[in-house]
Amino acid sequence: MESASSLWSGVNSGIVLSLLAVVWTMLWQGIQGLQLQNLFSRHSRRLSRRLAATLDPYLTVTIAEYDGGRMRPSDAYKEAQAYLQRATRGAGGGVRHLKAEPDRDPDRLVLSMDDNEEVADEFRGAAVWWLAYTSAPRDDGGPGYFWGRASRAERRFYRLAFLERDRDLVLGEYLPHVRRQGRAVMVMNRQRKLFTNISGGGGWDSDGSWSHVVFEHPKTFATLAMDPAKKKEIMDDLDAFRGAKDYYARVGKAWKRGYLLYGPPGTGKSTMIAAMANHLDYDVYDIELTSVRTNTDLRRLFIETTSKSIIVIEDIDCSLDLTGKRKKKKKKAEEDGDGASKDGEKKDGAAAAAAAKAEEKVEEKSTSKVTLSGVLNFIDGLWSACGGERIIVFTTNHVEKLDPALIRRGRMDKHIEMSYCCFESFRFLAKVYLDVEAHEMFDDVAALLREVEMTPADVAENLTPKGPGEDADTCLAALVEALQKAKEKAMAKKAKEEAAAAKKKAKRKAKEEAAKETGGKAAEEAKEAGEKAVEEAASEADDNEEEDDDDDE
Ligand SMILES: Nc1ncnc2c1ncn2[C@@H]1O[C@H](COP(=O)(O)OP(=O)(O)OP(=O)(O)O)[C@@H](O)[C@H]1O
Ligand SMILES: [Mg+2]
Repeated sequence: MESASSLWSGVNSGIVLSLLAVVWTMLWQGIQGLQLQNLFSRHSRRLSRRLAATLDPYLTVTIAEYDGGRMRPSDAYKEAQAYLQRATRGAGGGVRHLKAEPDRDPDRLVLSMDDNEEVADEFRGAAVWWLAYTSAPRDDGGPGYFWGRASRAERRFYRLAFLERDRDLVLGEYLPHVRRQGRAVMVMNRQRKLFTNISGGGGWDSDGSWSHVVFEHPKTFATLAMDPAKKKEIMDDLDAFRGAKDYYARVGKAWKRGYLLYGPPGTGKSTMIAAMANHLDYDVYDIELTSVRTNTDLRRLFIETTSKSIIVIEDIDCSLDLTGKRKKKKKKAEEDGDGASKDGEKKDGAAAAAAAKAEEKVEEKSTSKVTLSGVLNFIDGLWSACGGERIIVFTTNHVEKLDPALIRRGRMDKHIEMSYCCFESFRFLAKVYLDVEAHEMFDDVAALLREVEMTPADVAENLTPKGPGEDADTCLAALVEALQKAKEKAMAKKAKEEAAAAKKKAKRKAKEEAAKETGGKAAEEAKEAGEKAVEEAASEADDNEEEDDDDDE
């Protein structure tokens, strides 16, 4: 038989349960009402979620910016971030604290929720809540710490909360929907970026990583002067690379291609990189090798690059002591007192500029421990395959100085020489800069360009109107004058060189003659001495003979 107390407790629990059911129904309706009518503020929504959670437990999914041991931001995080940018549009989706980044449209900003902000979303009748938060950097010295950003920087997360009863809908359909939508937003908002591994402070980057600005270089192949056939070949090569994902997979090669651009300063190597990036619509990662401390840092930088990008190392010969062998060579060249300055007139300016560049970097270089093998690994080691769809470009003024291992095909697949301005390039520049296709001065320019070498940079500078009174006539006249001056300078230098050579020759001849003369005199003296000796010997012999005759007698 049940005791009174147990009966009472049974009645009690029945009442409590009924009450709870009523309260729950009221609360739930209230919560739904609150959400539907969106009457309450962010705080009331948070409260309603917490109340709902006590009665119908909610589940959470956390998306970390760097998950597990990964070295790159997770795609899911970036997609969620982009999706939430959309969710915070308009009035900010009820979010009070927003982060703003520049938009494609210069008048607008892309808004996203700030840390510790919460935004509610709704998917086919299911209510979900997103929370953004950051955790302090982990300084545990573990492998993650060694590898980079993931542990050394603040760790950012999104947490998605939803009711247990919506579990299948959220996990099976809502999250894939978020990723798809996020990707679409990313494509829509995409601004190409120019990354650098140099921090704003100018020293070692704080976390040895990339910082970026929006890539806005206006140069395209349409405004790049070079041999049209060569230009077409490069553009076709780039197009073929972009569409060759399956080919690279089929032949088992990493989806990357190396370009070596070489030529004197001012022939358009950097300009070509900008044109390539604009043609392919890729980001650019400009690596300043002298700011990379070790091979490990170089590898990490590489891993943090994204696909659809051009990775650039400018002036590779100045940035790196490629081998011990090269170092010795350089030293020997210095000892011998020779070098680029011996290269004659046409390379004079180029050599001086390149030497200045090299000198600038000498100080920094001594602090960098990046080696040739580090760079080779970076280009085609195991890690180079991660990410895919990347172009690596090296530029140099002195291709002959580079270690053959660095530029062999497979590493630098395409070698492109950027050269002095020919008449075709000049005509192209005249059209671009002055909108002139034919002019009476073209013949003069053509004749002069056959005799002197001028870089496209110098030609372009002369063709740029400097003031309101300047037009095609004045610019072309300025170019002809500059070419004539260059020609005179070249002729003066040639005459000087010829005079020096003639002087040297005359000196050598005089020396030879002097030597001959000295040799001849010595021979004569020797001859005379010889003759004298013979005479003396003969007279002695005669004396002896006479003496013998006397004795016989
Ligand atoms: N082939 C070209 N077509 C059009 N403009 C050019 C060309 N080459 C050079 N220029 C112009 O000259 C300037 C300098 O060129 P750029 O910086 O590309 O030379 P570079 O070869 O990279 O020189 P360096 O070896 O010193 O880095 C650019 O501003 C560009 O506008
Ligand atoms: Mg350059």
